[in-house]
Amino acid sequence: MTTMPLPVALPAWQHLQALANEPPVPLRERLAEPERARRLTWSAAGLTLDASRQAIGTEIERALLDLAAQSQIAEQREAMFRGEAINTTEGRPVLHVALRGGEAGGPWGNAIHALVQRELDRVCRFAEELRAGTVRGHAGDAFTDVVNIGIGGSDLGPRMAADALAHLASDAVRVHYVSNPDAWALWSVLRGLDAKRTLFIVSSKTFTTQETLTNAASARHWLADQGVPADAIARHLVAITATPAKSAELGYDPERTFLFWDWVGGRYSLWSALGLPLAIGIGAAAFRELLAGARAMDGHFLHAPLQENLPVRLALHGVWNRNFLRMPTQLIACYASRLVRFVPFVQQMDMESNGKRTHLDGSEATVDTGPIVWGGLGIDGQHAYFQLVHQGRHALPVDFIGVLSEDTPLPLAGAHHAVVNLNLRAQAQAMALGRTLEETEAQLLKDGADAETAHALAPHRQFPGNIPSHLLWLDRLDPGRLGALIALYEHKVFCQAAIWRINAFDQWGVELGKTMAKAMERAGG
Ligand SMILES: O=P(O)(O)OC[C@H]1O[C@](O)(CO)[C@@H](O)[C@@H]1O
Repeated sequence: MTTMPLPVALPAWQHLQALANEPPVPLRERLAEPERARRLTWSAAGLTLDASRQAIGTEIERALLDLAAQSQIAEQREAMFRGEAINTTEGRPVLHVALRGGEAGGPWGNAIHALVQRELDRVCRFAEELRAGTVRGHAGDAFTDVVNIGIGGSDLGPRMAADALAHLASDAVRVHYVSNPDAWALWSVLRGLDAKRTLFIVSSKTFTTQETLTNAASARHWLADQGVPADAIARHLVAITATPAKSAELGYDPERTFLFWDWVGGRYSLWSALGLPLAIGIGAAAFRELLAGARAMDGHFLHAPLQENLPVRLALHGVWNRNFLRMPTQLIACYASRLVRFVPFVQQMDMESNGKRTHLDGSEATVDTGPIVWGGLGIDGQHAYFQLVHQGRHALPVDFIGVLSEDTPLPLAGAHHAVVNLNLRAQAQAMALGRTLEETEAQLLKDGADAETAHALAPHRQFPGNIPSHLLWLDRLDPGRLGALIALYEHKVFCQAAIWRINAFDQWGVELGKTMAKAMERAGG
């Protein structure tokens, strides 16, 4: 498949280019099409995607599906699930999908299944023992605090999921996350903790990451400083890594070392032992539900026809917006406050995967690749950067993510929920429809402005509209739906890389800065 033609050579790409050169149909017109919402809404694994506000009609849709077929998305997907070395620059398979639990018999084979199950069972057992207070510190105290030290993919996934599932968090054990090597980041967590009752998890695929090793060394000094005897420090440490020889060299007990493998990319590693801090926080059963939700999305991705395949549709609409409507960013607006860290997580997953400028065959990219992913909580965004979205001069698409049910035990939770989801719907509609100059002037007159004022103000208060969006609804914000949501974005990123003919699974772009920092350190700073 590395010999496949580049995207611009595909007939569907050229067809899409021709369609993009035609005068655009306003979203107002499109939204007036009968049955449009029904035709462009699909559900899977507790998630519903409403794509009716995308700037697509049936011809564009057909051409996008042709592009999916001509790009051999299905074949590339199967190659990934079979464990072929699709990460060609590192000569590795990409098998985070094998980590989602389930029965033997997956396309990656039973040997991998057995390896994964063994480690998953170890992780779950350890998490439960720690929660039950049977894993103890050197002086026999149950642990009350766990500090995960890791950065990038060794931090963002479990931290994001811990927030999203905060309603399940243990009262007995608090889990903290420290990524930044600035001293304050670690100190601001440690200053409230009792060393006798604190366990550090050092999460690093490579165990060479300077930031993580700096924090880990500092944590060990803190333990010693707080009176933990030198020969007992290892009882307060856990390592999670794909390079156990390195962690062992640094004194981490192999019994307290949890493994993942080089065929799991850091930003795709939440499903592996790297999920231990999350499993401690929410419990092993909920962690397994998260895996099951991702597995349900994998099944959908593998078997649903491309036309109604959620990851494929998200990817195709993204390609239309990025490559043909020339929109360089992707805004994600989450309307459930527990999804507060979802955007930073997707930002790494998408931008570190698809922020590439070289095709698989080594030639320079001939098409725009991964977008700039940004955003945050939608309601807060409305009072901050949505001004630019509505009236600024950047054309950009939006993914609105909402939750259909509310289970917060607050007397007025239902009223909160209504406000939140009403705003989500109103924003999507306002962005799609906009408001013309004439409508604005008429509205101002209706509101009592005199003719001169209405005429003067209307240009400032009109909205161009035609901002394409997805509405993505989770039935509930529970571990299963969260797992499905994450897997959906993972597979979307995969499909886009498949179309752009780039490798989503290396990250050479982060190397040069690291090398230079090391060289500067050697040269004395
Ligand atoms: O888990 P590690 O090896 O410490 O790496 C942390 C992060 O650093 C990166 O390599 C980027 O520098 C990410 O890909 C990774 O998630």
